[in-house]
Amino acid sequence: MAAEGSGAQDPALGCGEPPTTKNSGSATSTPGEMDKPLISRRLVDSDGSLAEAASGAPKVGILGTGDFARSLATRLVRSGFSVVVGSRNPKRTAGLFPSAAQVVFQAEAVESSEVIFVAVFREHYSSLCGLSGQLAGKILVDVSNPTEQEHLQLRESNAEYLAALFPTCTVVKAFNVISAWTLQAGPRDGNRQVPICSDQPEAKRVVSELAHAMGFTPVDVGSLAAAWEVEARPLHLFPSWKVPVLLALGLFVFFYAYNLTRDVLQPYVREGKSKFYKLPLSVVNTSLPCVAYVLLSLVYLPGVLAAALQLWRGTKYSRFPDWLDHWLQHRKQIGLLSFFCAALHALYSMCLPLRISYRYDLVNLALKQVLTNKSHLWVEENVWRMEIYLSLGVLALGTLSLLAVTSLPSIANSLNWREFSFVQSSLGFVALVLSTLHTLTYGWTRAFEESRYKFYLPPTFTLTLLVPCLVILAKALFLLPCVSRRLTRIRRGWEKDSAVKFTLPVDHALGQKTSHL
Ligand SMILES: Cc1cc2nc3c(=O)[nH]c(=O)nc-3n(C[C@H](O)[C@H](O)[C@H](O)COP(=O)(O)OP(=O)(O)OC[C@H]3O[C@@H](n4cnc5c(N)ncnc54)[C@H](O)[C@@H]3O)c2cc1C
Ligand SMILES: NC(=O)C1=CN([C@@H]2O[C@H](COP(=O)(O)OP(=O)(O)OC[C@H]3O[C@@H](n4cnc5c(N)ncnc54)[C@H](OP(=O)(O)O)[C@@H]3O)[C@@H](O)[C@H]2O)C=CC1
Ligand code: HEM
Ligand SMILES: [Cu+2]
Ligand SMILES: [Fe+3]
Repeated sequence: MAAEGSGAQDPALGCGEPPTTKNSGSATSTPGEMDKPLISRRLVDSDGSLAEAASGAPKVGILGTGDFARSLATRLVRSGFSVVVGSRNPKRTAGLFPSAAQVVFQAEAVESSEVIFVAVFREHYSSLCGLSGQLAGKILVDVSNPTEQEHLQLRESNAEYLAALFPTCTVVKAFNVISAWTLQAGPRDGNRQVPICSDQPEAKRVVSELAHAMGFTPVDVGSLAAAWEVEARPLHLFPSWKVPVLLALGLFVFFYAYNLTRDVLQPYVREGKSKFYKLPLSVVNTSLPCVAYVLLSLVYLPGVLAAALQLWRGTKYSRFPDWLDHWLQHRKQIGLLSFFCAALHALYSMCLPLRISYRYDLVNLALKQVLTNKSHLWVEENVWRMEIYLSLGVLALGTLSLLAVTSLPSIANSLNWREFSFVQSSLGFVALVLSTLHTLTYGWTRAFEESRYKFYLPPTFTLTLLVPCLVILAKALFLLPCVSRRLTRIRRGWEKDSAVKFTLPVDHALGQKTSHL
């Protein structure tokens, strides 16, 4: 396939194209076509069936007859367009499409429409090269999604590859974020966003109107160079949650293994007692609260580290190390996971007295009392301890719920910045203190009883107390007037050694200390 010396065409990349009268490179669209309204009369009959497309309806072409093409055709027909589908074998595939859509050979479909969706996988793009003559000057919509591997290996987006194959067409990247299923069902509300990019503003406008007519919200994301990023979007699975979720899982595995060793394996090995029934509920409910509690302290630890770093450096104008920056940005996710674990812990705790094993224990204890002729079992200290730690737990969870609720965008938007940071920063810290008191009162003096050290392992709650107590102590330290005054000044832009910022390296050593305050 030899290129015919037309200026913008790259013979190494393009399909090679028979000479046409149209300009290559620039998108050429007949003005008459563009002036037509894109949305035309209703094509859905009152009984919901699809009517024959009116002959004047704007025509949209689709190459490919797969799942995506089928759903797209259905949605387009329902939105009032006349659809021509191009197949390599129209006879075989025509039955799969709504009757209002025409299914013809590829060349014929391409001939009659100005906008053509390419619903074909990337590896088959080159098989469309035979159509490049008829496609010249038309708008090609690339809807494809690469696999994660392709995306990383190829570096060049599918849309740019298509544009290189068909230099005489205008390529628009769109709809790749919409699944065939969503297309078929139709967007439930007008919020479904479709990022659209292209080097040609006019083509972008046409495709945006199409998206709009189909009930989606088009979002202009720039030139075709943005296609790589647009193609990356459907590949991510909750990107900002990955590290926090792994952190929570890691903590859970650690605490579960720790509690398993202490509460189940130790009695089995030492006394031959089988306590494996504890695995599904009891051990989970000693692990979950520890995860919730440690995660909560990890939400407030980076703020403390940041403040310490600023105090030590004496300026706020140097960047935090990457790990701290990343940590600060993931506090919301870590906090919400903490809330999730705490809520589960509360529910599990409600279930503790529902267990049959608990009732057996009660009955056995009662029987023992009868046999030993004891009456009125009541340990005042235990009663108080439990009343207090449960109440503190409920208060802690209640405070955390406030944080969780204000993290919903609709609620966050109704608060001003000060209100939001009061809830997040101050109430969040109160929740941390309440959780600490809950854990301390639950633990009581048991940290100091030798019998609680199974396999020399200290009780779980003593482990979990380490980081949170450190955070609380550090926060208290920052409240000391001398420290807090200095921190406030630094946050207002004061620097310990302001000469660093304004003088050349030669003068650096001579820089005198000046205060801006
Ligand atoms: C359930 C839940 C939901 C959450 N949802 C969100 C959310 O939606 N969005 C979100 O961003 N985070 C959220 N978080 C995370 C967390 O609540 C916030 O990041 C919170 O602002 C952190 O508070 P901080 O005081 O540690 O940090 P910052 O407010 O960033 O402060 C950092 C440090 O600077 C100090 N400091 C701050 N301002 C000053 C000042 N003016 N003068 C002197 N010292 C100062 C603080 O004492 C602290 O030591 C959530 C957490 C939980 C548990
Ligand atoms: N399915 C989905 O949910 C989504 C799909 N997409 C994208 O849409 C495109 C199509 O996906 P999908 O419909 O699922 O895929 P399918 O495999 O179901 O369909 C691909 C179609 O391509 C046509 N085709 C044209 N030339 C060739 C060729 N040389 N070899 C093989 N097939 C060819 C075939 O139609 P015929 O035989 O009639 O010519 C075939 O039906 C892909 O790029 C995909 O990334 C994007 C978002 C979501
Ligand atoms: C309605 C709210 C809550 C209730 C009813 C509750 C109840 C309980 C109960 C019954 C225990 C003892 C578990 C056992 O016997 O094994 C416990 C322990 C604990 N709870 Fe809570 N709690 C609540 C909220 C919280 C919150 C918000 C946190 C922290 C974020 C928390 C952290 C802990 C910790 C760390 C332990 C010690 C676990 C151990 O080492 O065994 N709890 N809680
Ligand atoms: Cu991260
Ligand atoms: Fe990240």
